[in-house]
Amino acid sequence: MKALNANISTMSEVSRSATPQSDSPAQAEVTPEVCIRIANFNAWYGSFQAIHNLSLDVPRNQVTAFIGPSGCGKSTLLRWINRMNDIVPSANSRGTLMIDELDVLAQTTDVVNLRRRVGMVFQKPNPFPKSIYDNVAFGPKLHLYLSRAELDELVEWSLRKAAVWDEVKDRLHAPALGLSGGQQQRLCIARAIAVGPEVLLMDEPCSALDPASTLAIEDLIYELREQYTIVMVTHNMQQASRCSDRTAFFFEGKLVESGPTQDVFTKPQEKRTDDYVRGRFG
Ligand SMILES: Nc1ncnc2c1ncn2[C@@H]1O[C@H](COP(=O)(O)OP(=O)(O)OP(=O)(O)O)[C@@H](O)[C@H]1O
Repeated sequence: MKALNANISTMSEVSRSATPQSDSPAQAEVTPEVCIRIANFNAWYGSFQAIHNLSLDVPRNQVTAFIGPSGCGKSTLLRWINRMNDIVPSANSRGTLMIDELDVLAQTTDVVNLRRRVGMVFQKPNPFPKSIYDNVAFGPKLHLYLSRAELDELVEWSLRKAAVWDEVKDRLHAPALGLSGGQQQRLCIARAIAVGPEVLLMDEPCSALDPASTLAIEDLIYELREQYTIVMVTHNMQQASRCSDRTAFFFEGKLVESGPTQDVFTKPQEKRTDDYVRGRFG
């Protein structure tokens, strides 16, 4: 537990010095440290090419939003970052996809270890049919050798981090499926961070939630970026502008442009981006 938290705080300190804190000219020149490097990346389902020669650097400890019309390849790219597409028999890819020094696509990459480093939160909250406590303890029990007291501490730490502790602390052994949708999604975030990932992938994490729960998750996403690199797929332009630092706009399997969210929304370089963020299509 201590080692886990020590790693997390070290990562956070490294990133704070690397991440621009304002738009002032002096600080705007600081180049954020790259966490995920994607270069000349192509992906297929059978003979259908879903992603074409895509290159993108995802900075550490920032929220990067993937936006674009339905079918443009956002989820496909997201799911290659932790090799979720391995379970799709027709899925194939070629190119470079690195998380720090780890070659994600290499045959020799240990996928279990990769998924520990790269957690995922899905569109619909998907807690296990177990207790709240057991949902969060599940991953640590598999990956970490902790005493009962350490496990209790980690479960509490994760639930606090995911901003759901106060709501569940008196019913930790109640079924997770008895929670509201918004609470379930925060529980899923707690479950994802309990194993100490560096990266969190979120595939439309608020699309099944009511407006109040959506705002709670957006606040949480914005806070979590201090410790995690977050990549989020969203169809909600307001959400992208509210809680992402950078935005990448995809169209028909290609990256049209990416940059600071404010720039992509207020002074996009490409007409297609402008049309999309203004709701003219998609
Ligand atoms: N398992 C699959 N088998 C075959 N084709 C697929 C599969 N998953 C996705 N595709 C196709 O790949 C393309 C990209 O899909 P993807 O889900 O990545 O798009 P998306 O931008 O995330 O869309 P949405 O916003 O609707 O979720 C689409 O044409 C889709 O039909």
